[in-house]
Amino acid sequence: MGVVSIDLTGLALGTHDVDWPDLAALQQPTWGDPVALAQTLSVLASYPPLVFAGEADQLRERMAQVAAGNAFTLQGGDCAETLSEVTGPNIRDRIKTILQMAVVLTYGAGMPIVKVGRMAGQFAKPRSQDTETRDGVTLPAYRGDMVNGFEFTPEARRHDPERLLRSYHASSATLNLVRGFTSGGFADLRSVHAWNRGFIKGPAQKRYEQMANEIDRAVRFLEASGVADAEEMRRVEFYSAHEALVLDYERPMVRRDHRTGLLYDTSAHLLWIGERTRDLDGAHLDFISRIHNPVAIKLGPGADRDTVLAIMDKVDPDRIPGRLSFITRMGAQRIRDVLPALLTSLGEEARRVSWICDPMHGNTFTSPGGFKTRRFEDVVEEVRGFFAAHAEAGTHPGGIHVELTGNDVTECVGGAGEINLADVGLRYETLCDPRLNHQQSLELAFLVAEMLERGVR
Ligand SMILES: O=C[C@H](O)[C@H](O)COP(=O)(O)O
Ligand SMILES: C=C(OP(=O)(O)O)C(=O)O
Ligand SMILES: [Mn+2]
Repeated sequence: MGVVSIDLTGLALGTHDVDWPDLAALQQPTWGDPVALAQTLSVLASYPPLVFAGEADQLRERMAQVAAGNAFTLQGGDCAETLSEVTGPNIRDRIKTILQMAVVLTYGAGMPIVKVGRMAGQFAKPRSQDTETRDGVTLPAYRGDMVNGFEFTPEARRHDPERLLRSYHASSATLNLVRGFTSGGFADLRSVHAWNRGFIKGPAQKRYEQMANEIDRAVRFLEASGVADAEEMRRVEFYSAHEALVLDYERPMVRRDHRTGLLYDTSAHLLWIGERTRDLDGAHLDFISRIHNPVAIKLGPGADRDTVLAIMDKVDPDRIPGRLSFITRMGAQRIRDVLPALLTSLGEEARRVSWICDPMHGNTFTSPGGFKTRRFEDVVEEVRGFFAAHAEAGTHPGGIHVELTGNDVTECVGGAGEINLADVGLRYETLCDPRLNHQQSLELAFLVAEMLERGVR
């Protein structure tokens, strides 16, 4: 499809026309009406970019520090954002959770933390099954609010291209508030205590309060000494990311950067390709290899050396620092067997990318009550296995990528809140995968900070 784009800024983004090759694209919607689709795509292509190419470049520089072992990235957010949950309190509490986790990690590890939200575009899901059957009725599976509705009716489950535009607007509203929070004083390091307000007071929150007291004292000392830069403390860098899954959303958002002539997907700073759509000759890897954002590829336990090298050659042939990350999601049971061997087999090549641990997607199971869930202890065990694997291979454990919410849901089992299997249904709000709640997220941050500080063998 040719991309019609308008030079809206006069500065950075201009017109171009990309002929996307006709390659197999897995997990795509089947929109019914080609005329409605064509209209939608051209509207999307005419909209302003959601991010500026220069911001994506800055994230690439930050990720280069991650790859070099000088920084750590924290990536988190919903499995599936939904249009109805794009509200001020939800966004605020997710941001607060990520800021709190980042402070815990920075303080514990003494390393810059590159903060990335799985948000402002995470509206589409790959599914294992095309359909869902309930009480003998079979309908198309829910594929995320960008594609269809969760309600189990033929009308809701129809793939509707209008949803592409609604997802754009919801992403725009989300990013707007995130930018407000992160540059308008809300994320000021002198507000560490305020980020903890409004959450239940479990053990992790209490531990956080103590740490916030220490940070307060340190900040007051720096201010009194005249060495703290008040402006620097006021703002934090925060980036957006989502899975580049629905190509009818991502392609129209591609614009050419006038500064360099290069293409960027302006729907997010960082885009990743999931485990199910990373086939070497498919449309998704082709897409991601053409854009200049920092990108990531998920790797399950079956990924071997040749596949990883082929992905590197296709997506990052020039080995540009910060360009490519691999997000491993091996499962707590497999990671210690699989990851050290993979890293070692890659030799020096393993040092040219960042390695990020997704301890969620290899550890999902169904509870007796029929809820998709995960055990907090498996999540922690996978992160431990990740650190141990990198210690063994002599590579840098570069970050974690987690599904979380600031809300006090009961979707994952365990943690200090002692959510047990029978409790999972009490407050189960995700429309796809189970997320860590606020307490579990903070608890994980404290454990990872210790791993960063002391190492894991
Ligand atoms: O987030 C990802 C899910 O694991 C993926 O969409 C698959 O889920 P399913 O097995 O319920 O379809
Ligand atoms: C679908 C996801 O992950 P994966 O591609 O690793 O299964 C996800 O991140 O929600
Ligand atoms: Mn998920």
